[in-house]
Amino acid sequence: MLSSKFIHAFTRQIYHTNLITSATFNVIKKHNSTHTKNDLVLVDVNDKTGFSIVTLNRPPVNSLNLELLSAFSSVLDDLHKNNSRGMILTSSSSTVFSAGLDINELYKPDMDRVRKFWTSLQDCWIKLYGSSFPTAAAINGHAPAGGCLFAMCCEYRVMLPKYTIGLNETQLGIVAPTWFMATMKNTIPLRQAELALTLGKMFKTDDALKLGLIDEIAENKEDAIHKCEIFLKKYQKIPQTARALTKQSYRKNDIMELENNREADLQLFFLAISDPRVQSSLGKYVAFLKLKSRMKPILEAVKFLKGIFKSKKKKN
Ligand SMILES: CCCCCCCCCC/C=C/CC(=O)SCCNC(=O)CCNC(=O)[C@H](O)C(C)(C)COP(=O)(O)OP(=O)(O)OC[C@H]1O[C@@H](n2cnc3c(N)ncnc32)[C@H](O)[C@@H]1OP(=O)(O)O
Repeated sequence: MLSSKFIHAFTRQIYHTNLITSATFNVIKKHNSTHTKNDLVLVDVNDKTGFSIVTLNRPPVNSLNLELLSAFSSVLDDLHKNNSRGMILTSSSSTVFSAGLDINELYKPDMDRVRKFWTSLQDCWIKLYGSSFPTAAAINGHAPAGGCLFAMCCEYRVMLPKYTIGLNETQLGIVAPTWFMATMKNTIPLRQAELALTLGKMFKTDDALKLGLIDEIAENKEDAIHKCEIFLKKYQKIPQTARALTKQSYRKNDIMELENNREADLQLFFLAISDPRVQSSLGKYVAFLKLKSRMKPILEAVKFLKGIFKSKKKKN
């Protein structure tokens, strides 16, 4: 049974949004696209379908820092207020959907900033996972951890070949919050979710499809967006309120669990990142990522030389 508080909150959310015509909506209508502060999140509305393509745009890897999360949170508010017909979430990078949380926010954090950061992440999750409008993710690159989380919040996922997706937190020596886990449990079978979470497993596109972590594979970004549009169009024949309430009822327990325990979740997060062992793991990970990035030209040169040797061998 749905609690009356829940019904009231969500029906208010759904019915009232139909009546709102905000200033932002006018901007969207007029220019067909809006950019947030610093262009960290780009929004383009397709005139014909009414679907919004929301592009995470924080080079090089869309790591989720406070500013990107705040921008995304306000975009989600705008879509909600404007009674969006559907959202497609994607990335401006050609190889990374999102690298997840910006490790620099977690490593040796400023406590004031990290409070805002975690609260913003909670906001984004509540708004995206519980959105009244339908959502799909065009995963046009790697999607580790927080990147996977945002993709899983969407109702449909289309991914490009040869990338990886998963909640890899345990590999970093950290524990995924319970609401990250709940999102995965809502996406793939329970036992597979437990294995994936404890192993911190990253799945290649093909394996993610077999597991049900994604729904389709696309040839390229345009194809992925097209496939997401086909998915969203299916809802055009379904009464909007019935669809939204069904989605929100389905996800209600997970959302209420966080809504009712936001401060406790924040305190748990503080406790976790204050642990010297967690800080040590994060420090090593930051150093590893930096080293890997610096080694890239050398690794590419080695790959190139290997290619030359191989083709010479074939000729001989
Ligand atoms: C019971 C409940 C307890 C609750 C306790 C709570 C505890 C806290 C929970 C915290 C949850 C965290 C979830 C997360 O999202 S953590 C982030 C995990 N992300 C990753 O592991 C991804 C790391 N990145 C990569 O694997 C790769 O970068 C990539 C995404 C596959 C892309 O590879 P590519 O080769 O294209 O790019 P580079 O690796 O060369 O990276 C380019 C530059 O970007 C920097 N970088 C990469 N990822 C991040 C990141 N996540 N944050 C910050 N910076 C990142 C990298 O260092 C390079 O920078 P440089 O060129 O300046 O060195």
